[in-house]
Parts: sequence; C-alpha cells; structure tokens
Amino acid sequence: MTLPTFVNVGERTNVTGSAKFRKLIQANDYEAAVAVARDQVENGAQVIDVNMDEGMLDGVHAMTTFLRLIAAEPDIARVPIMIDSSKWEVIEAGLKQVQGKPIVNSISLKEGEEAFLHHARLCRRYGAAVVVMAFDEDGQADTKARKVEICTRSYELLVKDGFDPADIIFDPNIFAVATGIEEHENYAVDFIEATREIKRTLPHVHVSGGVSNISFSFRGNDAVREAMHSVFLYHAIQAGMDMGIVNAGQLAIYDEIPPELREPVEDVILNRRPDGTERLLEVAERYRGQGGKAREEDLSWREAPVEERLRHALVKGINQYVEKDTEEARQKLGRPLFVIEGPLMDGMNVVGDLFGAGKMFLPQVVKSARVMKQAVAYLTPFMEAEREASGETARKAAGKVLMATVKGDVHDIGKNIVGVVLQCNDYEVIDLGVMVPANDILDKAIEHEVDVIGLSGLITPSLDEMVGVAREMKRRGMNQPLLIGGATTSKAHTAVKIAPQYEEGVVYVTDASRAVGVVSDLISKERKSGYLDGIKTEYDRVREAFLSKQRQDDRVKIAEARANAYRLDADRVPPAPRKPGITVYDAVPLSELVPYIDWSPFFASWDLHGRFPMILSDPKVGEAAKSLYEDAETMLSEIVRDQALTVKAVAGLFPASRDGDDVAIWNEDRSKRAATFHTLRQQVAKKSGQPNYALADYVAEEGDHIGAFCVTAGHGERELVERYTDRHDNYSAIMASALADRLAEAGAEWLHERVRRDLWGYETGEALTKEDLIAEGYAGIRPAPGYPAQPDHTEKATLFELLNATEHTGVTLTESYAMQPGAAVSGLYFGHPDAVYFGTGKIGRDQVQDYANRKGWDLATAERWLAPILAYEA
Ligand SMILES: C[S@@+](CC[C@H](N)C(=O)[O-])C[C@H]1O[C@@H](n2cnc3c(N)ncnc32)[C@H](O)[C@@H]1O
Repeated sequence: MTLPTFVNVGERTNVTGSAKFRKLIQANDYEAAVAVARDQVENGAQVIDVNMDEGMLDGVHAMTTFLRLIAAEPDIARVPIMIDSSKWEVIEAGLKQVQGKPIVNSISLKEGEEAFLHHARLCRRYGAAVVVMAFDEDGQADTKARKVEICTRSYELLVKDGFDPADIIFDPNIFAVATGIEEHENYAVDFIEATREIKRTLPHVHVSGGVSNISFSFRGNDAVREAMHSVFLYHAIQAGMDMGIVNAGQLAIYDEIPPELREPVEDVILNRRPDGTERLLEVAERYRGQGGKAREEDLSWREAPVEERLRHALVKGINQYVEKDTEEARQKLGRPLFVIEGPLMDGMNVVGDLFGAGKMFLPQVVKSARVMKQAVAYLTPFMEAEREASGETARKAAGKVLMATVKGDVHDIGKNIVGVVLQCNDYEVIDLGVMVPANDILDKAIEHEVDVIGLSGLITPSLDEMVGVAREMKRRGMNQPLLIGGATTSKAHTAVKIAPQYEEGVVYVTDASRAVGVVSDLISKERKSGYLDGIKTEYDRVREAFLSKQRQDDRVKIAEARANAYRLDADRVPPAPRKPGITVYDAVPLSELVPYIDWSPFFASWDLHGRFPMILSDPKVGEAAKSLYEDAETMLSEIVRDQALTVKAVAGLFPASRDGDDVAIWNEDRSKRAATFHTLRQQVAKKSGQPNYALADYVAEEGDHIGAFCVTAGHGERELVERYTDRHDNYSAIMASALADRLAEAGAEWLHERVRRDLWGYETGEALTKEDLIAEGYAGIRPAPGYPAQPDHTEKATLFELLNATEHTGVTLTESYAMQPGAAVSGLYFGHPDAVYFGTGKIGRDQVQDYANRKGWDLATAERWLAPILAYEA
C-alpha cells in the first residue's frame, strides 16, 4: 500500500463507537447505515472502518450485508474498507465481500505466534493489509520499549513469512494522558517516540492510531480536546505517523491555538513538566464550553519596534495598522524610500522565501501584497513631493511586465493573481485588463519598454489569438519574451502552436507560483539565454512527441462511429415539460443561492487544491484555506446583505428530436423547426459494447424535449471590484470576482434543480442533498458549449438566440464567444436518465468536413473553431 501524507480513517460505521450507527444496524435500517458511510467519505475519510462487534448482533450477517451494500455504491467503494473485529469469523466474512484492497483491523500476538501467523496468512490470501496492534501474550504495550519490541517481533515474523512490509500498519496504542495517574504522563511521548523508532528501523511499514483517546480525560471540553489532538498529531506526524482515526472537524489548526492554551497542552503531550496536568486543568477551565472558538486577538506584536511591526504585518497580511505604522516608520527613518527599501522590502522578502519554500500560499501572499500596496500608496505622495523638490527620477523596479487577457476573452482572476505576486516581488506590472487586441498589447509594450509580456486566456478561441500575438511580435521585430498562461493553455499548445511563431522566447507558466521564478530568469542578463535554451530543447521534445502521436492517430471513420452511436432507451424518455417555453428570473435571491455554492473550485482559483470542507483541516494548506474561507464568508454575507450582485437567469424547454448528429428544436406544435444544435461525435476506437457518443444521442428521434439556460451573477461585479482596487485592495477585488463566479455556478445548480423539479418536472421524490447536487448525482446533464462534450463555442450563438438570453439576462457574447460578464454560465439540458458527460476527444477530417457542411461553414472555418480537437494538422 502506498499512502498519501496522512490518511484519515472514518470511524462512524462502528457499532462500538457510534450509538447512532448501532441503532441503525439493530433496526435493520441498512439504507440509513449506508448513508453514514457515504457521509464519512464525503467528509474526507480516506478509509472507512467497519465494526459490527455488538453482543446482540449477528456480526457475520451484519458485516456481510453491510459490505455487500456499500460495494454497490461507487462513491463509497472507491475508498478502502477497514474490516474491524475481534472475531475472526467476522473478519473473514468481511474479507469475502470487499472488492478493492481491504485492511484488516486487527491482528496481534495476543494469542501467540501461531494464531498470529495463521491470521496474517489468511489476510494475505485476500490481498489485505493488516493493522497490527502492539499487543502480545503479556498484554498491551504502554512504554516505548514495549511498543517497539512487540512491533519489531511482529514485523520479523510477518516478513519472514512472506508478508509485504508495505501492507503492515502498526497501531502502537494511543492512551489517555493527563489522567492524574503518574504512570500515564508519558503515554503520548511513548507513542510518538515508538513511532519514530518503528519508522526508522522497520522499513516500509505504516503507523496508525485512534487520536481521540489521548484527550479522554477532557471529555466535555472540546476546545481543549481539539487543541490536544492537533498538538499530538503535529508531533506524531513529524515522527512518522501516517494514518489515524481523526475527526477532521474536531481539529484545531496548530498555529492558531492561543499560546496560553497551546503551551500547557504541549507540556502535557510532551510531558515537559511535573505539574503539566494541573496547569492544563487550570487553563482548561477558561476554555470550557467555548468550542475552541472564543479566542482573544494576540496583540503582543504591537509592542515591537515599528520596523518589526511592519514586517510582521506584511508576513501575516494584517492591514489594520498599515497607515499608522508606515507614517511612524517614515518619521523614524527620515525618508519614504527608506521605509520601502527597509522594513517593507524585508517583509516581502520573507514572504517570497516562505512562498518559495511552500510554507505560504497564494491567498496569504496576495494579502501580504495588499499591505505592501497600501503602505506604498501612503508613501507615494511623500515621494512625489521629494522628487519635485530634488528633481530625482523614480525608483526603478526589478523589471517591467505587461499583462493582458487577449481579445475576445474576459477572464482575469488568474492574471490578476499573477500580477499581484509579481508586484510583491518588486516587478512593475502594467495590466491592460481584458479583451485586449494584439496591436494594443504590442503598442503598449513598446511604449513602456517592458521586459516581458504575459498573455492570459480562459477559453479555447483565445489560444488562436495568442498565436496571432506571437506572429505579430515577430513581424514587428520585437525581442521581449512572451509568457502564456490561463485555463485552456498548455505546454503542448505553447510548444506546438505558439513557440514556432516567435524566436525570442515563449514560455508556458503553469500557475501563479511559478511566475516569479520564470520572470526573474527571463530578466536576468546572466541566466536568460541558458534558461531559454533549456525551454527550447524541452519544447522541441514536447512538439515532436505531440506530432508523432498525431501522426499515428487511429480515429475511426465518422460513418463507423455513427454506426456505433449510443442507442437511447426510448422507454425512459422524460415526460413533456410542465412549463414549456421560456422562464425568466430577474433577480434570484442571493441568500437562496448560498447553500448551492460549491467551494472546492473557489480554493482552486487561489491555487489551493483539495476538496471542501476537508481542505480546511488539511495539514499543509488548511491554515491558509481556513483564513481564506473566513474572508470569503465575510464578503459573501456583505454581498448578500447589500444586494451588491444581481443574479439573472433564463431557462427554456423546447420540443426537440434527434436529426443525425444534430438536435432539431421545434415550435410548440412541432410544425416548424426553430433552431438546430450541432453536436460532435467521438471518433476514438472503442472497446466492444462502448458507444461513440454524441450529445444528439440523448434525444429521441421524435417526441422528445431539450432545454437551454443562461445564468449570470456578474451584474454589479465591476463596481465591486473597482471599489476595492480604488482602495489598493487587490485581495478583496480578486475575492469579489471569485465569489461572483461561485454565485453564477450556484445559480446554474439552483436553476437546474428548478428545471428538474418544476419546469420540466421529471424529478420527483425527495430533494437531493447539497453534496449530491455538487456531485451532479441527478438524472440529466447540462453540457456547456466549449466544454469536452461540445467543444465548439460558436453553438452559444444558437443557444443565446433561442433563449433571447441577452435581453433576459444582459449577457453578451464576444467575438470569441466568451460570455460577458465573465461570471456567467450557459448550456443545454438533456433530461434522459442515461445522459452522462463525456469528452469528444480528437476528431478526424471527415467529421470536420461534415460538421462544416451542417454549420454552413467552409472547411477552414470549421478547422479554426475546432482547432483544439483536430486529430490532424490542418
Ligand atoms: C465546470 S463544473 C461547474 C460546477 C461546479 N460545481 C462549480 O461550481 O464550479 C461542471 C459543469 O461544467 C459543464 N461540463 C462539465 N463536464 C462537461 C463535459 N464533459 N461536457 C460538457 N459540459 C461539461 C457542465 O455544464 C457542468 O454542469
């Protein structure tokens, strides 16, 4: 077994640990019991522990039934199952049911070597990993020496017997500390040190444990328990613990535990002083009933000298005192420039180093940059006055970077983040905004004598636009390197399409955290040519690999793909809509949308990757994520309170029928064709039984319906963003855009539910949970033009016309078919329960020609719009 950094084992499907689960099993309510398992997985459990050891239960029957049911649930079955029982027949019953790699919890030397090896062999036969308790014929190990001794003995026996050491998970027993009994005081240290020794001496094994035991004596005092778990894990993980039963929601962030609590907790966990328990008991009283929340702000840093304070404020991103401290520093240091070049730059260097070392994350850096920007804004008039008096020129930045989102594209969150990160590394950034034509970009680059040009784009037509900018740079004989970034850009596209147009350097930048390194290499006189040579060699290789793959491409003919189309189950075509035609929502109440927000992509837009809400307690990015989330929640409640954004939506449901690979839309009595949606078909060779999908396949040949929609949350966004940028607050400006995007997506989810339940009305029964909605676990899909199932953005024109979307929502389409405002979503509705998302993949020239004919285009136009999915070189 290979494990990610720390694996969280869910334990709520354990009849001995959860009264709720026990009652469900006793009542034979397996459906609700399965929901408990699902809940755990959704809440971040990466393994689920299943235990049916209850005197009144038939353990074999309960284990078999329950595991059989969860094996049929793909979203639960994707995580490993830990079969937990002290009865061997229950374990074996469980092993028979689990399909993936099981984990047996547990075996031990309690009954001697023979029984131990016998059980281990049985586990091995089922391919299971095992939890080995530090337990032998003499009982459970409590000291470090005993833990290590038993684990070592177990290890040697197992490995000698042919057991894969990577499948051994030791549980060296976590016992409660601070119980008032002297012998217990070293229990945490014993566990931590035993873990360190086990990981050092027994290669490949894992170490696990039940974390909540440690704080057992503080039952009822969650704040202290959370702090104890967090401090214990902090040390145990460093010692090598890589798995455990932890309630992620009940974990404080180590650095956020108030020092007056953390210190006595740490004293107890590390057994650092004889009166540790007493002192913790005293402090604990003050935290009783506070749930770890009510903490006073620590203002001790305000007592340090002003340089220190500025540095602290920068690193922590605190802008509350920035003007006051900047003024004090200006008076103390004598000149505004000394403040910038002194404490402010020092602080930013610390931020840069921490970011570079992976100890700080983007949102924190952007917050630090806000402090810098506000300090500099405060100092600027003083510097200008000085310059006027002395005739000096302005201070030179480390380099100048021009940035723009290309013509036809409106998205700029990523670009703005990169701009901020560059600025806080002392680069001057000239940001031309969005929808900037090539000539404007290049004119401004020349006028400002910039060192580097950065282009950004989100939608596929922007890729072509970037190729045009590169070509024009060559024509003009420019020499600045060109950076490429944004959601649809890629190293392959940059290497294959853009780099060959311009010899002075084209570099693809994966994410904001890379931008500073790349720009500094490109600006350095010493490093630039070596760096670009390296890029060129790499891109030559990427291009060659891409083209050679393209040459051996084995697409099937479009006729053959059509013959293998997906055949719709006509009996399950949804009924006619209850409310056909167009429905407009002028202002969807924002408060209604908040529960529909999917937060995971919000974190991703700040380069914090992981699923919400688990990301909040992630050992690495949890702290940054939590603080970002708090700020987001504050701003979101202000937006809702002030109605600062308006969400407009339109949905339409129409008679439709499949027409080959197209979908015909009809007027109400089907006497006249109102529109045609064109779809594209997969041409990859499929295994037998697997269809070559096109969206048209989801519509019946006659008597069917489809829908279309457009939602925006962008009205008001510009004003909001400007309000923040005027205050030199890019952090909040970027946050506002990111929240507008979230509300647009939430609006799409909300509207889709309305459509399924009311307007079309094919979904009856209970409403889905929020998690089910986010996982799109309902019947029907809402594919969006420009996404993998229909990569052609131009289909939005038909969609907009059919819905009269611009009039109803105020959303317009740019020449590249980007929606404006950017916080907008549109797509089609297919109601058939078998409809699933797919990717069209690359397509052959025969289909491109056919598609061109259907769209009324010539081949070259089709090849231009479909450029990203051509299986050949046009
Ligand atoms: C981009 S995510 C947005 C939803 C996500 N919960 C959020 O809030 O960001 C999912 C949406 O993208 C579109 N989509 C995803 N995969 C697709 C595919 N293969 N083809 C077409 N559209 C797709 C659909 O409109 C789908 O509802």
